[in-house]
Amino acid sequence: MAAPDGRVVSRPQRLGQGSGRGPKGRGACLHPLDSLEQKETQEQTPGQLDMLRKAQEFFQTCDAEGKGFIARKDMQRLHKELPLSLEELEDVFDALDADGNGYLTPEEFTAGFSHFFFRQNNPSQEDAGEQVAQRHKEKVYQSRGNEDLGDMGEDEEAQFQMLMDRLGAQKVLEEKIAAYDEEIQHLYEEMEQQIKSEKEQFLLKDTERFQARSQELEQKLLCKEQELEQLTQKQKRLEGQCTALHHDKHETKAENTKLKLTNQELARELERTSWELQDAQQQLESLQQEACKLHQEKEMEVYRVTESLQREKAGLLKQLDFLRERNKHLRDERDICFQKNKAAKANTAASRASWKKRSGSVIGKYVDGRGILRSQSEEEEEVFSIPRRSSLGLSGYPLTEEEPGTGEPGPGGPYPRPLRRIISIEEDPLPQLLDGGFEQPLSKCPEEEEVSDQGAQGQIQEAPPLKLTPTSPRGQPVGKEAVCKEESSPSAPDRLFKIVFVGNSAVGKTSFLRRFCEDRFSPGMAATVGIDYRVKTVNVDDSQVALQLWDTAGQERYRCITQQFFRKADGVIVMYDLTDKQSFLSVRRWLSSVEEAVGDRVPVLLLGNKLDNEKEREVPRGLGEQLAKDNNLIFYECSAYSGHNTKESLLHLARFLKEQEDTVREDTIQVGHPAKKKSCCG
Ligand SMILES: Nc1nc2c(ncn2[C@@H]2O[C@H](COP(=O)(O)OP(=O)(O)OP(=O)(O)O)[C@@H](O)[C@H]2O)c(=O)[nH]1
Ligand SMILES: [Ca+2]
Ligand SMILES: [Mg+2]
Repeated sequence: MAAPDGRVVSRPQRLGQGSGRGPKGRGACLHPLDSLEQKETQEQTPGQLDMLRKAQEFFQTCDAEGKGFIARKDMQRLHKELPLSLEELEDVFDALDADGNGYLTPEEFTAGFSHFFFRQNNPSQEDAGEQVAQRHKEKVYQSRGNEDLGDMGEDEEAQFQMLMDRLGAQKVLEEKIAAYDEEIQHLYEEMEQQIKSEKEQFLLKDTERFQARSQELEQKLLCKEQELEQLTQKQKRLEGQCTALHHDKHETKAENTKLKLTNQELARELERTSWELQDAQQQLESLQQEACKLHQEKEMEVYRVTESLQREKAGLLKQLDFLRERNKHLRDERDICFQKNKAAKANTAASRASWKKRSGSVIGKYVDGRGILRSQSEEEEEVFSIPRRSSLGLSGYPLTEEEPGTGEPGPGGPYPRPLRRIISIEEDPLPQLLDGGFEQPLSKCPEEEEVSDQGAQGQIQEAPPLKLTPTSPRGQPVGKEAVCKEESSPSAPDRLFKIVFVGNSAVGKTSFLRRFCEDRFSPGMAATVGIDYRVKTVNVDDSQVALQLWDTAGQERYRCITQQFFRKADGVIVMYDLTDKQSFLSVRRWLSSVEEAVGDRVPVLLLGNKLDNEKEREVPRGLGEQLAKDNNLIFYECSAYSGHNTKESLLHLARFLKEQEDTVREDTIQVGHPAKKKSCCG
């Protein structure tokens, strides 16, 4: 390769370029170089080496195509460059082609050169190519003079140079070298240019990259700055909020303190109020208990009063019986007197006149001019013109009782009219008894002794028939029916309920009560006049309940009296006769008059009586049930005649009343929970 200074060092690669193309191939090409090196290391002198190198360079000049060998043609091409004719060149070629195969290998070339060169130095060492060299010498060197040849031994290089010059190769070589140099220069320049441009490009790229990077960084910086700005604003805002919150906190703290104080105050107040409330509750409780006690006391008083009344009634009945007895006695006396007078009348007219003067007896005013006793019934007829016979109950003693069916006045004598009065459910019937102490044992009252003996048995204490049976041949006086003794019940009743009995006339109210109280049925009862009552103690769930049963008159004219009794009633019984459609139709009217008086606060028991008389039934059971359901009533079908459902129905009502009262009591104890009316038919 040519160094920048223009010196040709070596071109070994050129030797290999023609591998495979020459007759000996690659091995033939490399061999000269190897041998050259071997020679260099073995015996070659520097001058010889230099010459070899130059020979090689010359070889390469000839082998322009780099085939690794020189053909005859290649040699002929040198004709233009070398000052040799074609023939001369042919001769040189032939001389060098030692094996005569038409190709000059580098070895042959170099060897030929060496031979030529060294033969000149040592003429004794002539070989087979001597002729060729000789010819060549003659033709080439003869023209240059013999003096030049003598110098070769002294300076090999100079000799070679001379040879080359003679051959004209020097010029070619120089030209080649110059061309190489130029080429190299050119390459250098190109390279430099390239390096420069690359450098520039690199710089440009670098600058661009740098610029892009810096722009990017600037962008980022801007972003960061904006972010920072935002953050700063945010911080400012937060600081502001913080300040506000701080301020708020202070305010809240102050408020909190105030609220705490208020809270404490309120707590104290609450405590005080709760204490007051507790006090009030205690007071209320005690008041309620007191009220309850008062209520019970009142009830018991009412019961006692009723009881006393009953006793009085019993006493009066006894008096009545006594009076009847006396009356009978008087009648007997009168009869005797009459008989006597009759006998005397037959004897003397004067004695007849004397009888007329004795007629003004105690019961005289009840005897009419014809000597017939005027019955109370007759008086009633005058007042009310009732078709049915009447009994008075407590509303008065009947002045007479008709014999059933006869319609004639009974033998019972006239009774004192002052006994006749109507007792209100509200009035105090016997204040004198209360004043005088009704606690007085009944045994002290001779007429009541037997009454007090009556004992009650079982759940419902039945009143056995009075020992002091009425003397009236017309059966029991109505007043007596009301005597239903509960005095000697095992324990005093816990509570008392007033029950008012209503319904059309003749539905069987009185009969029902009689069945209930006495377990008896008397056909052909007299219609009730005004009002009557009975007291019966029944056992309801282990407590004694006294029932004050008010028997009202169903007849239209007593309605106004009946109405007054509803107000104090705890319960009402509405009765219809299931064999009488009209009595059922009147039930609604009875219900509305009850509601008119007391609203819906009292429970009502609806009774369909005369169930025993199924043949004549006019009111189907379903109708009664429906009516009861519609009006929230307790409903029973019963029979005073057979006693069916008499006790059951009244016990149902009594239990209901008791439970209702219990609920009311419980509710009143629990403040703020008003009592509700219970459903009856549940
Ligand atoms: N078959 C039958 N007859 C009865 C029954 N209950 C009452 N009676 C008869 O019906 C009639 C009227 O009976 P009372 O008990 O006087 O009727 P009341 O409802 O009291 O009538 P007033 O007092 O006028 O309102 C009497 O003749 C009784 O014998 C019963 O259950 N069955
Ligand atoms: Ca050859
Ligand atoms: Mg009656």
